[in-house]
Amino acid sequence: MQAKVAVIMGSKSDWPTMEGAAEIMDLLQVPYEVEVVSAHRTPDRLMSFSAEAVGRGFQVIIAGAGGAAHLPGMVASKTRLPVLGVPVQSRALNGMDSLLSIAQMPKGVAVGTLAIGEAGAFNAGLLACQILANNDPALAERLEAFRQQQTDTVLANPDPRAQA
Ligand SMILES: Nc1c(C(=O)O)ncn1[C@@H]1O[C@H](COP(=O)(O)O)[C@@H](O)[C@H]1O
Repeated sequence: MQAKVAVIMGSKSDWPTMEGAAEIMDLLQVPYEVEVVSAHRTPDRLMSFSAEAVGRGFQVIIAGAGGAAHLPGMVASKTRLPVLGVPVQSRALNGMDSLLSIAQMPKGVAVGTLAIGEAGAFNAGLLACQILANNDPALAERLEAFRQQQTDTVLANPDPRAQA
């Protein structure tokens, strides 16, 4: 099936964080591709990836990076596709560096910044599904079901001391 979402990241070492985006897209049956692309280490690849993204049929790009996290902003500078940025938790500064690098974009080039780490990656995947669901009624139904199940699970287990 044609991949609608590209999940890119600055390094292989980001995958344990970024696989959360894949997890929710697998659950909601949204096809995606995964690739390491780095503004710093593979700048030419970054440029060709960004320039070709629309032509490859992607509708959303999820970009995860840590530290001096220039990847999401640089991709956004070269494509009109929505870019969801995931700040990967860095060892030195716990991801505050990643967060600020991704969030503080100049006016006129947008990156939607998610939370630091695994929750951010999962929510980037979820948000990509929500964007695509606007034009995909079957996906919209699966999303509603996911949300309902999440709500039901919390309501069915109100005692914080009990095992889920
Ligand atoms: N922030 C970036 C970019 C970029 O923004 O282009 N490329 C790699 N990196 C980040 O460097 C960190 C350490 O990478 P290594 O573990 O490979 O040394 C990773 O979190 C990666 O996202």
